[in-house]
Amino acid sequence: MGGHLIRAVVETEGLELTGAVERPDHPQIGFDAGLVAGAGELGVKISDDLAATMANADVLIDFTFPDVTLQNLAVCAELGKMVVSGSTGFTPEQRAEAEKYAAKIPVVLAPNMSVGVNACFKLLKEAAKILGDGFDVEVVELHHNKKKDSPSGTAVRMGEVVADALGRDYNKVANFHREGMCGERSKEEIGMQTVRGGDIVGEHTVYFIGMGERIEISHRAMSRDMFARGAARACLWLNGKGPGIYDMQDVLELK
Ligand SMILES: NC(=O)C1=CN([C@@H]2O[C@H](COP(=O)(O)OP(=O)(O)OC[C@H]3O[C@@H](n4cnc5c(N)ncnc54)[C@H](OP(=O)(O)O)[C@@H]3O)[C@@H](O)[C@H]2O)C=CC1
Ligand SMILES: O=C(O)C1=N[C@H](C(=O)O)C[C@H](O)C1
Repeated sequence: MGGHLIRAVVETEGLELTGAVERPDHPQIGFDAGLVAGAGELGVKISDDLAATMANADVLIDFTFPDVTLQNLAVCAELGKMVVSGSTGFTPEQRAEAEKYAAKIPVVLAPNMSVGVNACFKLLKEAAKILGDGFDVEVVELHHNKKKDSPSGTAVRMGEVVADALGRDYNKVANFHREGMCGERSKEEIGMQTVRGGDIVGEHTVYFIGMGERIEISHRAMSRDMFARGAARACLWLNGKGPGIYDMQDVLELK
């Protein structure tokens, strides 16, 4: 996502790229971030020092992994800088730690920055409320073969939205695995299925399966650019906000 984010920042009026950070010992440290991202030379060198980089910045955009995001949040909380993070795969404990940092600084933390997926979250809530307990719910997501977390953060959020709307606890009803003589499907469970392969950007479908009919709410991402544009939009939205943890639902005023 790094390259997409750099290009989105450069293309967004009101934003300026002041730095770019990679992990220590990354071979591209010291390279021009714009050249690496295919955005033309920007005179911004890739650094391995987040604190020094943030000295000239108002907001960090972080698309990494939960343990790295928590380290980045610690640095930004210390410096009083805002954060937009799209990282996924947080455990409940890691999420609680992120919220602790967000008590000091404004943070947007969202598993999916696309307008379409955020609209789907609302549609799913409505669908679940209308359909109630008479429909079996299954969530299926497809992603590229480089993705490290499963199920995707978006699929987890979809499962949570539906479980909440049905008065169920996602952590109790999510079923990630069926194999062998595992018995009939329970009425409450929400199946969470994952497909990985090739260059699939990201696809999510929630099935509401009833007797004699089926509803499918699907989203297909066709490019990673729109995730980056969503992150850029979140940066602009954060300006002037107080400390706290926000979501794309806040940014898009969908709450
Ligand atoms: N919210 C949303 O809309 C979206 C969220 N995502 C999420 O964003 C995250 C990243 O995805 P993606 O870009 O595909 O993954 P990648 O593995 O391609 O990118 C992660 C990057 O973080 C770098 N990194 C690792 N450690 C550090 C560190 N200490 N400091 C700085 N950089 C570091 C990695 O470097 P290296 O490879 O050299 O280790 C890598 O370049 C995932 O959690 C994914 O699920 C993705 C798309 C959309
Ligand atoms: O890793 C990805 O690629 C994506 N991750 C996010 C997730 O886990 O939900 C969002 C998007 O689907 C792409």
